[in-house]
Parts: sequence; C-alpha cells; structure tokens
Amino acid sequence: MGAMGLAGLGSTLASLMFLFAVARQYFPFNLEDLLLRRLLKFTYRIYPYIHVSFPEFTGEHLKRSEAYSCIESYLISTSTSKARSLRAEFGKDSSNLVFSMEHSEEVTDDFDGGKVRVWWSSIKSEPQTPRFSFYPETQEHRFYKLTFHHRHRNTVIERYLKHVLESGKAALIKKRQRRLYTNVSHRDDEWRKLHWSHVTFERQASFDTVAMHPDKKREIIEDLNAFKAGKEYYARIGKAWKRGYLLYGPPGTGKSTMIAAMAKYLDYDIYDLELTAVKDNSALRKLLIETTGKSIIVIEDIDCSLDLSGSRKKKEEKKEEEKKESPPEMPKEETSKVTLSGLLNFIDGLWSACGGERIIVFTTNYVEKLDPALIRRGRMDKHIELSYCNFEGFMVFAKNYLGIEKHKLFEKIQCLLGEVQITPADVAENLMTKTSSRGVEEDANACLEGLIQTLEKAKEDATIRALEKAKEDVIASKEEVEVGPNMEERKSGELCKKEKVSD
Ligand SMILES: Nc1ncnc2c1ncn2[C@@H]1O[C@H](COP(=O)(O)OP(=O)(O)OP(=O)(O)O)[C@@H](O)[C@H]1O
Ligand SMILES: [Mg+2]
Repeated sequence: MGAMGLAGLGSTLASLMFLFAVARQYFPFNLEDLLLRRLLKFTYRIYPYIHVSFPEFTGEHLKRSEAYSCIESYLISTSTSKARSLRAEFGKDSSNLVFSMEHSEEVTDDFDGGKVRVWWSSIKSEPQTPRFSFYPETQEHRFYKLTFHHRHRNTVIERYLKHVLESGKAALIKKRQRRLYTNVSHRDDEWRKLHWSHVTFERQASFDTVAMHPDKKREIIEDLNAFKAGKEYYARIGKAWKRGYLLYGPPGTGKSTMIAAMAKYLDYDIYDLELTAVKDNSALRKLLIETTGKSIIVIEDIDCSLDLSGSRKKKEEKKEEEKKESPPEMPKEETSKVTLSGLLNFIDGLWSACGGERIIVFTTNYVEKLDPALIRRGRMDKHIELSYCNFEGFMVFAKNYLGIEKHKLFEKIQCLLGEVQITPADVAENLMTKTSSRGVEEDANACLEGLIQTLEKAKEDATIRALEKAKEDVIASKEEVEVGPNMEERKSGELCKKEKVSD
C-alpha cells in the first residue's frame, strides 16, 4: 500500500471514529457496543494481525525478563533450522557454538499441527542520542515481537505461549551450568558478607562414585526423585516445596561428597552458607531470600557454626589456626549474632514465602550434640548416616579407582573391613595409584596390598587401644574398691575426731 493509500485509510478511520463518537450520544449503550465490534471487525479485515512484544528488561530496576530469556532459548532451537540470518557465539563453556536469530530477522513457527502460524522477530531499537558511558548501554532496547492472526488469539494466548515458555525454560535448565555460591570471601568487604558470590560448580562426584551400600544409595535417590517430581503433591498438601536432609557421621565419610552428588543428580545449584560469616538474623534472612529455586542450601558442621545457646565459639576455636595465618573475616566486636530461632524461623516460615524447590542440608560429625528442635522431622526430614567403609563401599571404590570387580585379595579385605573402622576417605587414599609406570594389574595388586597393610595396622592399633583401655578400667575399678567404703569410713572417722577435738 502506497503513502496515498495509507493517508486515505487514515482519513476513513478518522471519519468512522467521528461518526462513532456522534452515535454514542444518540443511541443506547448496546448499540455502542455493537458499533465498536463492527469497527474492530472492519479494522481486522484491513489488517488482521495482532502483535505482542516481549522486552528484554522490565520493571523499575530493569531486571532481565524471564519471559524474554525463555523465548530466546526457545527460538534458538526453532530459528537454527528456519532463520536465514543467524548469529553464532560460543556457549558458556566455550566448547560449542550457540546460534540465535540476528536482529530484524523473522522466523515462522507452526503450532497445533500447522493450524496456527505465528511470526517471531527480534528487534533492537537504537538509542535516540548517543551518550558516552562506562557502563553497558542501557538505552538500547531489545525485544521479541510475536505476530499472529487475530482468529488465533485464544489459541496463542492460552496454549501456544505456554508451550513456548515451558519449552524455553526446560532448554535453559538443561544447558545452564550448576553454580556453587558462597557467602565467604577472602576479601573483607561488606558487600560480600551480605551477598553470594559464585563459581561454576565442576565437582565430579556423582552417585556412581559415592561409596555406600547400594540399598541405602537407592533409597536416597528415590527420595530425591520423589521430591523433584513433587511440585503438585506439595501444593496439594499445602506445604512449601522443600526438604531437609541431615547428613551425619565421622570426618571423611563422604558428607560433602554426598551433597555434590545430590546437586549433580538433581542439577541444582549449591549455596554453601557459612553461618559464622553472617552478621545477624536479618543478614541471614537477606542471604536466604536471595537464593533461587532448584538449589541446595548447605550448612556444614552445624554444631560448630551455631551454638545452641545463641552464642558461637566452637567453630572459631576450630579455625583459630587458620585465622592466625589469614586476616579475620570479621572484626572481633562484630561476631555473628545468628540464633537458632532465627534459623528455625527461616526453615519453617520464611522459606514457604520465597518459592519452592529448595533442599537444605545440615552436616555434622556429632549428631547427638544437636538440639532436637533443629533436626525434628518436618525440618530435617531425612537423616542419613554416613559411616565407616564397609565392603559394599569398598567395591564402589575398587570399580571406580582400579576398574576391577573381583580380585583374590577381596576376601581378605572383606574380613578386615568387618573388624576395623576405616573411613572411606582413607580407603580412597589407599586405592589411588601413586606411580604411572606400572600396568593396570600391578597397580591393582599394589593398591590392594597397601590397603590390607593399612587395615592390619589399624586392627593392631585398635587392639592395643582396647588393651590399654581394659588396663585403665581394671586400675580404675581397683582404686574404687580400695578407696570406696574405706575412704568414706576414714573420712567420717576423721570428721568425728575433729568434732571431738573442737568440743
Ligand atoms: N562415601 C564416599 N564415597 C566416595 N568418596 C568418599 C566417600 N567418603 C569420603 N570420600 C573421599 O574422601 C574425601 C573426603 O570426603 P568428604 O569431604 O566428603 O568427607 P566429609 O564427611 O564431608 O568430611 P568432614 O566431616 O571432614 O567434612 C573426598 O574427597 C572423597 O574422595
Ligand atoms: Mg565435609
């Protein structure tokens, strides 16, 4: 349509609007409605398309719109096969190229078996007046424009957009890299105490590498599966979509390894919360509200980080040596005032308010020291004991570290593991090959023999300790026999004597 045609159309519409305004004053209300519909129908006959735009940044603080990110991710897969002009960039891990639509490019998308056709275009509006700034240019507006025929309005709004957002979100989750967030930093800066900093999480632990009894492992995996698929279930029973795990056991039994495996299995981020670096309950609240869904919030050594009476000391004792070497994270007068009730409040209430799909994990070496209020079911729903290495655990190590599932020395090792307490960390250390010049078989033999030596030594030590203990017990009981009633008698006799003297 030429410029003249557009001008003609404009003046026709203006006349119609005028007629409509006049008619409004003389005709009843339902007629006004009727006229409006007619007018709309008329305009649709001339231009039957509807546009919806999705800006990249929204809100007062110009937050990147989640809808925009989902559409972008959806269009990456759609446009790669359809667009003629594509932009190629390295993905986050720089290992592969990611294609996206070039600006001003348009792609079509068919929905409902081809019954509904829509057009997507990527648009960038340049800044009106170029300005000099050190910061990224905020005046540049990017948005996606969706165009569709007005007769598909309901299908597009009710079903198509839902499909786009859901598929885009799923693709985003699939390609996102897991992150490890922490609230501690070597830099003593106030901002970092109140916010999370993150690194890409690359720890390779998975359930395949966790050494524990297969039945126990299966039970944990099933529990996680039920949690992950439980969105509707939690909504139905009116509970926040969260689950608490308490991992307890001696040092080196795999608590941290288990958390990494859980995160990998669920594809969640980890927030490693160092309570001793949190100033007070409100700082804790702020940090926890900042956590996102699909995450595991970890508080390691909960018994040391949070003194159940409200003050804290043990962790500081434990870390005293480290602190001597590095500058303290917080000035002395500024020790953390996070309380048990502050933490409980969050777990119970606040959490429910800030969205779901979060797991909280506490770890401890001393489960018996914990306040029952902290670990009751409903807060810490599942208690998992990680203990000394058993033969099933050893088999996992043998397979992963040495690549063997049977060996003539296994029987001896099984026997020794039944008699000796050794942590999985020690077993792992023994099964790590120390030289590169030997063959696989020699490696396995050497490692297994080394492990047997360690186990035999541990057995010997345990026997010596048990003997010493028995000796001490005998001496103590002997003293008790000698000291016991005689001493009492002697004491009371002396007292009587004294009383007599004073009389
Ligand atoms: N159950 C296990 N399965 C596989 N590896 C394990 C296991 N337990 C320990 N390890 C190995 O030992 C090392 C130490 O384990 P981890 O840090 O998980 O122990 P922890 O229980 O968290 O100890 P701490 O109480 O001192 O924090 C890990 O790097 C891992 O290689
Ligand atoms: Mg640990």
